[in-house]
Amino acid sequence: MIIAIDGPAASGKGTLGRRLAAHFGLPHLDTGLLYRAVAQRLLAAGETLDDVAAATAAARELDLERLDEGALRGRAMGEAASIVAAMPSVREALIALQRAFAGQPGGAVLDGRDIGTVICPEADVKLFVTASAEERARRRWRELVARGEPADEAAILEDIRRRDRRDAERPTAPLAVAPDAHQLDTTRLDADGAFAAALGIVSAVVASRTKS
Ligand SMILES: Nc1ncnc2c1ncn2[C@@H]1O[C@H](COP(=O)(O)OP(=O)(O)OP(=O)(O)O)[C@@H](O)[C@H]1O
Ligand SMILES: Nc1ccn([C@@H]2O[C@H](COP(=O)(O)O)[C@@H](O)[C@H]2O)c(=O)n1
Repeated sequence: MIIAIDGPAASGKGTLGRRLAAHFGLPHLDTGLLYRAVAQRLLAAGETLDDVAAATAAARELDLERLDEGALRGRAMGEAASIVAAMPSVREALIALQRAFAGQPGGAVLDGRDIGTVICPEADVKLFVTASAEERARRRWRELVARGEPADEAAILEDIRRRDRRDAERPTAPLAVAPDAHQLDTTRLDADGAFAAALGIVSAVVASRTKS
């Protein structure tokens, strides 16, 4: 079974992806890490984020086994990732890797912005997870504070709005709801409530397939 989860920044895609993957015994890929890793490689090599050739070369060299999630998290890398993610050749270079992950025997859970629309249009279940921008900023602020990092909620909200705009307005693989996606607004749900709602959707799809 392939579960595709898309949605805007800090909507809880990764949290749901991890929990659904654990529940169904599937591997999980947070595809945002790929774009973050491309941006990190560019910056580490002293390149600028608008260098399409260098970004594409970095994307072609990515190795899923060598992604260091700890080093890729953080506000600055999210912003940088959204710049390289708007480059069609970078996206193209990352398609095969994501599809190979999704094609593992038994399936997988992938979360990102274009999983249900571009990477796995044939996914068994598609979730589009949202929450208000204010709630998402609050969640990210809480996360940073819990990690002992300095955080300004207003600046985080501004970042989130800018990143959402860039992701939704780019011409290639923009953040968009697939026509057959189930939308889940988690603004008023805690993490357990969001997981229960998502599990309900996935379980209903699985049950309907088993019957037919
Ligand atoms: N329903 C929820 N209620 C409250 N907090 C939540 C909920 N879901 C996730 N969180 C928390 O919100 C933060 C963002 O969640 P998460 O990292 O899963 O979002 P994301 O959509 O994967 O983010 P990104 O776009 O950066 O990859 C995390 O600190 C997570 O623990
Ligand atoms: N499938 C995807 C996943 C991510 N992006 C871009 O990467 C940025 C960082 O992603 P996070 O999920 O880690 O926040 C994001 O803002 C997108 O620009 C993407 O384009 N497609």
